[in-house]
Amino acid sequence: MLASFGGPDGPDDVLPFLRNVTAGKGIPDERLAEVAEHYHHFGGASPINGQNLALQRALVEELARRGIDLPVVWGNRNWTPYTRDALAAAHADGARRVLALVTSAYSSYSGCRQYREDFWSSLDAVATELSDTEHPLVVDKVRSYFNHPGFVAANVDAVAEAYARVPAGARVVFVTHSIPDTMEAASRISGATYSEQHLSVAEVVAKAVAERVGHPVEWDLAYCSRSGPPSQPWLEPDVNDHLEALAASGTAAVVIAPIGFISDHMEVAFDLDTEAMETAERLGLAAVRADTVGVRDAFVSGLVDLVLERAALARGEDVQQATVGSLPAFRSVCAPGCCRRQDGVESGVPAACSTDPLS
Ligand SMILES: CC1=C(CCC(=O)O)c2cc3nc(cc4[nH]c(cc5[nH]c(cc1n2)c(C)c5CCC(=O)O)c(CCC(=O)O)c4C)C(CCC(=O)O)=C3C
Ligand SMILES: [Fe+2]
Repeated sequence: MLASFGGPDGPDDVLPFLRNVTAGKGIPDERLAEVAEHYHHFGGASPINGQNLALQRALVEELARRGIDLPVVWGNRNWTPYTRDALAAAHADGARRVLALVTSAYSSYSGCRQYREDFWSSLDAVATELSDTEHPLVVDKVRSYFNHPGFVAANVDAVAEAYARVPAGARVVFVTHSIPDTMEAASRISGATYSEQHLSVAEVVAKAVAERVGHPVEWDLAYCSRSGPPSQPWLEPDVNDHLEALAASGTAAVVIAPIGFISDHMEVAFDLDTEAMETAERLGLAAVRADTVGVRDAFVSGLVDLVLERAALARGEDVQQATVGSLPAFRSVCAPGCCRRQDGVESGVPAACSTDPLS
């Protein structure tokens, strides 16, 4: 099951979608109105659904190419097709065990536990529908794959291609989605915080690109898409502020590399391609945005490797978990307390793929 965020398919979907995403999250109304405008700017439809369909198709093709007979369903947390419908369809098709592949490469509440909570509540919904007292399927999860060779290799190619299109001496500005400082702190339990996971990827990618171009490549990590009230600290610097600082200190060219996103969804289309590009233009900075990994062969093939790795682990086999960089492979069965929204605060909401669903 390709498990994703979901996004509106047309103007009428925008507000109900945003209400799904922000239910109980304390996002100010002004921010909601602003984000609704981002969607309406693109005709009310998010690019994310088409991209997930393309990824689903690419996974099906790669599995077929390897002679593996495995159906792939697609389910979202926040919009149709919903996870519960994907699981119900898989169940009706005879599946009793589903392996989830989340479209988020990094581990934090937003990219890990929030998906696992959705799996659990969706399993509850399928059970209710079937009048079962227990979950009629098991959902397992592929580990966070930010440090898997396939994801990293596809990012190296994308950044090297972009680097070839900017004036010499460009800096690489790696970008990811900002999260609240409290969520960052709570992500440490997986072995390294959300920002440390990105720094590890950025370091490996920058080094590989430097080898290809034959000289050192300077780089930084910046953040986009902050929401929440101004009083709440989120990871910084914001990419626009960072471009200002770089221009002020004499940088003339940048590659903006969105390593935090696996495809060109709204944060990339609006926050980077529209907003950050305008900032760069205003500052006279030459800027090129590197591709997201999308359906690049190295990425898709790496995802299938991860699926096979998880299946081998489930069979109790001794598997080599491939990684790049200094961090170890993250767990595919989460430890108690993994990736809470905030340290020390239990959600009271059970989550799948954990040794303690209620922790
Ligand atoms: C870390 C992270 C990822 C990357 C990992 C992953 O990919 O999962 C991500 C992805 C995405 N976020 C998305 C959209 C939104 N995220 C919001 C709000 C929030 N995101 C957060 C974090 C993340 N979000 C957080 C901490 C909030 C505050 C609310 C809360 O504490 O939960 C809001 C509310 C309005 C706003 O304030 O922006 C929207 C509309 C879309 C769909 C885009 C499309 O339609 O193409 C995608 C892929
Ligand atoms: Fe988000």
